[in-house]
Amino acid sequence: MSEASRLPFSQLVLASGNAGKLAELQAMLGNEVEVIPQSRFVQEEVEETGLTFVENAILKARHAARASGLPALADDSGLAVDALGGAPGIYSARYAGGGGDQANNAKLLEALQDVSDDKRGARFISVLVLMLHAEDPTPIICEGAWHGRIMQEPRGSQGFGYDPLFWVPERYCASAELSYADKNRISHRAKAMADLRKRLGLS
Ligand SMILES: O=c1nc[nH]c2c1ncn2[C@H]1C[C@H](O)[C@@H](COP(=O)(O)OP(=O)(O)OP(=O)(O)O)O1
Ligand SMILES: [Mg+2]
Repeated sequence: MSEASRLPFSQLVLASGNAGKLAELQAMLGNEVEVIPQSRFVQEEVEETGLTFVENAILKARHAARASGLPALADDSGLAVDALGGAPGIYSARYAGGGGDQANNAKLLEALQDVSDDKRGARFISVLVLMLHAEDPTPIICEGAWHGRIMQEPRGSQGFGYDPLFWVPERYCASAELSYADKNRISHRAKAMADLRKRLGLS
């Protein structure tokens, strides 16, 4: 019996408008299920009004499930920096007020300009939420964290978001210097996905 046939669905909508995330999630799930980006059903993104990653991931998954009539998987993620009391956290995508990844990275470097290397600890968080339909009262919620450090300047060109500033101690390089496959083995998102696969009986 193939692994895919153990899932209670054969198609899954990815509730994200972030191309980097979509590619990573597709790579992690593509063998098990047909993965469809939510843009095929809806252009508007839901407002992320939650105060936690969990709440925002549920809002996103519900929105995509409602628009598509299919099960939906959402990721709400972000960077929590020790020296900033966990900021930008759930506000990571909006840190520089909607100016995108480059503006966010520039603002982060500025916020940490007087902070020494030993105090630049940070972690990426990913919360994955799977909802079988928009009214699903028992969403599956999985979380992964990835510990590292914020560098003094950007390095690398892979990945997205804060990857150029995130030092990966287990590889001795920036996250944006990792191969795509390697990031997908060790990242916060990979850890959350490993948990989800277990919960779904996939591994
Ligand atoms: O692996 C990662 N490598 C680098 N940066 C990352 C990563 N994972 C999350 N991040 C950053 C990007 C963004 O600043 C925020 C996520 O915000 P978040 O709202 O979850 O995603 P998003 O708005 O980009 O797309 P969407 O909400 O449609 O899924 O954290
Ligand atoms: Mg977002």
